[in-house]
Amino acid sequence: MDVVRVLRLRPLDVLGQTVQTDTDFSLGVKDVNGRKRKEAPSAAQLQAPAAKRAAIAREPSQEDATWEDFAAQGDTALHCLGHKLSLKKRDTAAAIRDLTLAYIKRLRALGWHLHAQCERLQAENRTLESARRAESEARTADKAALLDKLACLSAQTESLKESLEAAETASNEAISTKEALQSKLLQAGTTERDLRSKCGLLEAQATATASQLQEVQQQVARADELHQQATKYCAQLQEFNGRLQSDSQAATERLKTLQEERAVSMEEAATLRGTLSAIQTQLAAAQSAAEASEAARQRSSADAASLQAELQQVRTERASLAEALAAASGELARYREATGRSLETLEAERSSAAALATRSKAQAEMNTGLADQLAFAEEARRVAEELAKARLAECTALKKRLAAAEKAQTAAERRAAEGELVRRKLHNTILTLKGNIRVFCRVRPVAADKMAVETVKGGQPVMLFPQSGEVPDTALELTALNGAKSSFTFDKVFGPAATQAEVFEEVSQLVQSALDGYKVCIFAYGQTGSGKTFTTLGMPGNVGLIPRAVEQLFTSATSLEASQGWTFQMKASMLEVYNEDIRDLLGKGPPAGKKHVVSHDEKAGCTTVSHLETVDCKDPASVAALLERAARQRAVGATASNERSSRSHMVFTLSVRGTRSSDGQQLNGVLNLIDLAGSERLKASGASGERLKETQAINKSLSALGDVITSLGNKDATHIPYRNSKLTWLLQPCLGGDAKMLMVVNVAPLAEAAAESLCSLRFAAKVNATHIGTARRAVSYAK
Ligand SMILES: Nc1ncnc2c1ncn2[C@@H]1O[C@H](COP(=O)(O)OP(=O)(O)OP(=O)(O)O)[C@@H](O)[C@H]1O
Repeated sequence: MDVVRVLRLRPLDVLGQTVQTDTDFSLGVKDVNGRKRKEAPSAAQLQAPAAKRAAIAREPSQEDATWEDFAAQGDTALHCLGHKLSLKKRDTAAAIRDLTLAYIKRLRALGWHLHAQCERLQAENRTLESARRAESEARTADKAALLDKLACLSAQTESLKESLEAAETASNEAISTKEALQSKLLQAGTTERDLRSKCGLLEAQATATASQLQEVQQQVARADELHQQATKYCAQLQEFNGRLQSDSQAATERLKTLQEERAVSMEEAATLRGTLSAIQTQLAAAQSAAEASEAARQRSSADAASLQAELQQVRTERASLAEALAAASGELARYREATGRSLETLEAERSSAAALATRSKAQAEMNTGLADQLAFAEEARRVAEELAKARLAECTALKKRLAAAEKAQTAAERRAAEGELVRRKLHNTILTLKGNIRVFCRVRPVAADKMAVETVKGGQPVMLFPQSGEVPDTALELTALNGAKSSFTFDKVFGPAATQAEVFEEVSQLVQSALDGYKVCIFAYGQTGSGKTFTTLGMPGNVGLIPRAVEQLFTSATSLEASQGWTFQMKASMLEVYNEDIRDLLGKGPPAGKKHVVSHDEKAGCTTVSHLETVDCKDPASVAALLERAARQRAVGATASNERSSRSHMVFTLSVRGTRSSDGQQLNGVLNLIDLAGSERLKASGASGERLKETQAINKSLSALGDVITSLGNKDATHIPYRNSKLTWLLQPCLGGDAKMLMVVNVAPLAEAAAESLCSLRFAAKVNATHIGTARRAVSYAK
């Protein structure tokens, strides 16, 4: 009776990423002897509607326990991941299955939980990022608008200030002009008043002078009258004097006559003495009258002279008065003229003052307007400043929010990274559970531009890629020429359209393990022309696994050197195993008559091939140069009838030695990438002679490889037949429990290649069914 242990992990669609391919858990069947064999998928599995299966793969059902249920029981992610199944020999299969299923449920719940967390974090991250971007854009726009507004307001304020200053200057000038004019006006008013008072005085003077003049004229008239009277009097006096003189002369003559007569009269004097005395008395009276007349004449003359002098004086006075009058009149005229001019100036100044007053008023109004505008501008500036302050505060708040968002983003990223770490651990745990051998299948296109697979009789495609309900891209169905169908499930199936990058993405984690101190072996298996060399080496512009792996290792090493103080040393060697002989693809090979000998130092954990060239590699370019060198060497070894790439196994080895200075930790990883020789069967190859020998050697080494892998999966095996071929002997340390292995089985979707493809797929399925123990890192510490 067979005791059947069924261990199938449903794909943990935990993070919606490519882990599904690694999470498939193949069916392991053990018979009573404990030997494991592959169980074919059940009919129900294959017939389950694809949609339903896909739905199962995507999300948990309601019956499934959630991680919160486990967490409520005190379970933690790390505890869950680090949990080891404690299976006891006496455990029944059902118990083991229940235990395993329970653990798988926990893992699945953890996976969903992490997936949900990751999605939430990513969504949060996206929201935060978009919010941050929107805020940053809004902030930038606001800032720009504010700056524009501020610049505009500043310009306005500046122009307003300038116009205000100009207006103020103009206003000040106007005010000073006005003040000057006002003072001039005041002066002019004072002058006018002075002039008016002077005019009044002059007019009064003129009036007084005129009245004086009139008086003088009257006096002159009187004096003229007096003069005329005096002249008349003088004339009368002169007439009287003349008469007196004629009287005197007549008197003298008379005297004479009288004297004569006196004589006569003396005679008669005597007689006449009496007469004489009378006459003398008369004469004395006449003489006193004459004297009185003379005195009167003299007085009249003196009067006339004084009148004359007075007249002269009056005349002089009148002349001086006339002069004074003329001067006063001239002055008056001048004053009048000046007053007239002043009045004109006054008028002009009055009108200019009025104009200035109007201008000043307008200016004042303008000033008021400008002041209003300035006040408005000031207010606007204040508002703008307040707005700017508010915006600044908003900016600061936004910055804070941005910083918080960035912090949250960093935290989210960190959590995502932690999640990724957990996912990787989970992934590694699953790999550990599954064992360290994985199998990928790659179907090449019919031609570079033809992705459709060929069909066999009845139009049935040679290969179909059913989307399994468990994990997509893991199933392959091959239809042989006779219509027989065979189904296979691998860790990953790449269709004809899969790119080199997509294939490498699945392999990259395994490659990374070499840097972590693991021994890694990647085989490309398949019949001639199935795409092994394309997968491992690729072609210029579309490189394969080796160049991509080297690039990744160097990039990661550089990052670890920079961040964690590691130093890495990488050495590469390339050889081919042809007809069970090793040939160095980089060096000259062993001396004549000698062969390359493989030896293993189990203590040191290293393998050496005698006379093999090992090259220090500093960068991916140096490895690319090595690959070119190897390709040239391989071409030299090829002949028209013997294509070496098909007939030999090519082994590329990159040893990675890492040292951490801080604690002296050393890691010794190895990455082997092997392009195996074509796997076609001897019978099908129809080879003979040398080709038959080659084919036999290839088949021997390939079957030895299969045997080693099968033995490794057999816990009860006491011997692993490494020595059965050069290839397995060479790769011994990299095969088995300590190492991580990947086999990429290459198949061509051609109808004529269906039989060979079936063989390759069966070989790969056998490898896939093998469970190899946990890989170990080669870690040591410097003494
Ligand atoms: N995935 C692919 N996409 C495009 N072309 C491919 C792919 N796989 C293989 N080819 C092409 O198919 C041809 C055969 O491929 P390749 O030489 O890699 O096969 P092989 O298995 O290495 O053969 P051999 O055993 O003779 O070395 C080549 O021209 C290669 O470019």
